[in-house]
Amino acid sequence: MPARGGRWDGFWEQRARQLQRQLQAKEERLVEAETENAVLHLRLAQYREMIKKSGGETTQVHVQCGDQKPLQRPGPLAASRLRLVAQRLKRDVEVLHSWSLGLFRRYQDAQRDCLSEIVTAVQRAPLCHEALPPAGPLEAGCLERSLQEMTERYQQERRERRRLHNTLVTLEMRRVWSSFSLRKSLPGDIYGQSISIRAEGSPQQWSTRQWRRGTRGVASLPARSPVHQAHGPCMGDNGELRGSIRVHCRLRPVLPFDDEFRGPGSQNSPVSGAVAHALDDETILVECSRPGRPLINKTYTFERVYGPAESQRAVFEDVCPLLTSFLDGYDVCIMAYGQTGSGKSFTMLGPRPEQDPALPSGPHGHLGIIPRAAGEVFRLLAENPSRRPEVDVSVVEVYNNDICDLLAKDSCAVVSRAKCQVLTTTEGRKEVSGLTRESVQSAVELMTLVAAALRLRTKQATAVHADSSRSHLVITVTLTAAASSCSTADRQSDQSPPAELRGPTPRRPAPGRRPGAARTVSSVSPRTRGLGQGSQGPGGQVLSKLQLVDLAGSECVGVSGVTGSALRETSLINRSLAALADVLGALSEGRGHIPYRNSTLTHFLQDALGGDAKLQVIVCVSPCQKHVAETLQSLGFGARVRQVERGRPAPRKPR
Ligand SMILES: Nc1ncnc2c1ncn2[C@@H]1O[C@H](COP(=O)(O)OP(=O)(O)OP(=O)(O)O)[C@@H](O)[C@H]1O
Repeated sequence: MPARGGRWDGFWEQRARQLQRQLQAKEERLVEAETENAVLHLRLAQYREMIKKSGGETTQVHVQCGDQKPLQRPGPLAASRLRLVAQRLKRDVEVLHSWSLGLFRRYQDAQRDCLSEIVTAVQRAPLCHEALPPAGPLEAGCLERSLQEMTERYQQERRERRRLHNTLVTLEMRRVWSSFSLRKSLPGDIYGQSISIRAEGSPQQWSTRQWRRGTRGVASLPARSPVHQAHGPCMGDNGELRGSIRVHCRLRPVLPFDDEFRGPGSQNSPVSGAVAHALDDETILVECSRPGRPLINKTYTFERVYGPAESQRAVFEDVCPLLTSFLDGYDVCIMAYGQTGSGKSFTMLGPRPEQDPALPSGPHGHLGIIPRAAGEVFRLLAENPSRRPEVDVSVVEVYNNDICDLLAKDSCAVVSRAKCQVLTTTEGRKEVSGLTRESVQSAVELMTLVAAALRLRTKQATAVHADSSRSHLVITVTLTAAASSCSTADRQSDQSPPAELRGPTPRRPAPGRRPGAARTVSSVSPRTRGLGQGSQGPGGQVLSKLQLVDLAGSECVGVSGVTGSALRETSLINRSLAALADVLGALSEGRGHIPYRNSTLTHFLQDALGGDAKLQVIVCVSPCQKHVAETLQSLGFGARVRQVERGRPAPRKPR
């Protein structure tokens, strides 16, 4: 069978030519036969003529003889001669008759064969054409291009829809909260609907007298309220306004190292070996099969679900607005969570940046969130140089429950991986004492530091992942800048919450880092050091903090096959992730005590988890049956994080 594509046309042309040739040959043969037939007819006619003639001669002779004397009977010799001639003629006629009959039949058969071949060919032609790809590579190219254009337009429209939705939500929120603040008391109704307020982290209802301007709480709105309807996924079913933790989920593709496995539940899967599928932009489905039990499908919904084919760019585009908030003075934390080998480092950093520190200046399709964010932050800063921005960066790993400074160097400028402690400032913020902070002027400088730090990060090969990170990586970018009269958010998307949603009392400004100091080490006190994270610097300066976190992966020891010191690492990783889940669980339940101090990781990230930072969690999952238990655990974690209700994020107020 010829291959699909243009070769089909050649095949059928050739076949038609062949049939034409056969038909022509048969027609020629027919003409020949007809000619032979005509010759034989001629001969027959000649014989008939001869017989007639000889019959006439006989009669003539007979007549002549009859005139003279009674007709003499022909002599025995003549009679036998005539009989022989007649017999010969008869035989000739019979032979001729049967020959022309055979010839006619053969002609009929040939014609029938020919016709049936032509009919079959004509009937098969449309079927084959249906199986063909859209005619010709040119047409296929055109169709592909228009499909691509349509897809791009669809994506653009979708992004625009989301942006408009967010803007609408923010505007609705502003109206609600400004209404609160104007009345300085609990309003009886909003848009004609009743509304109640309860204290943050407590189910207790507040009375009108307890309500004060700027007090943070959770507003319960009736489900039919326009605010509820506009707010969509950020509101609970009971209409409560949630704190700003966004949870996205990324499903990585099946990769060559997953090949060895093909589980029972995967047999009907569209992707070989995959049991987790992105159903749409917001839903992920996991096929759970257990021996002897029917297959159960579990679905989870997140603000965004990325399928295996979604690009690094698509993931970054959704977190990019947070960088605008960072420049506007909000603390922001972007964190990747998931089991080992599920794609956290790929999502945050891209493929192996410590070996090839891909910088955001080039056309690198696989760059992760961190290098892209570095590029975006400096691009946004360059748009408003009058703010005299200063950016510094610190990189730490939380390894075996210790914080190691990956930028620290000893007095001889040799990398020292100094251990640090988390301390609480007098303002109640968390700070790491003695942490090295390098001043950076560009994204390239920032990423060069990150790449150097990544070379020091603890890694280990396991049965699940050949390049498994054994520590939680936290990159902190701190921005000190003059307050902008018009925030970037206002200029770009008008998504900044109103002043009424900000923290109760503006934090006291802490002195900023000495301008021009290329490398600084923070001391304990924020009063003297000025890393009053998210506080304002002198002269109306805004300090804000961007934390980029690549967590170590949870793992099942039985599957990863680790032993010895790696086993201890695994156990500490799992414990710290369990502590993280406990903290978020306590926050989601609104418990009075949040166990931040149960682990160095949660203590260190306390401001991002329970404070007023904007927190984005990206849950990374593997699609394979082998990892289904860890996948369900990670998705359950993501679902719990979505339940957390915190105060609205608070930007730092310039003084
Ligand atoms: N979306 C993706 N597309 C292509 N390859 C991916 C994707 N996600 C992950 N990978 C690849 O899968 C492998 C494991 O990913 P990665 O190192 O990011 O896992 P991890 O979750 O950080 O694991 P660990 O916690 O053990 O460090 C890498 O080789 C990475 O390049």
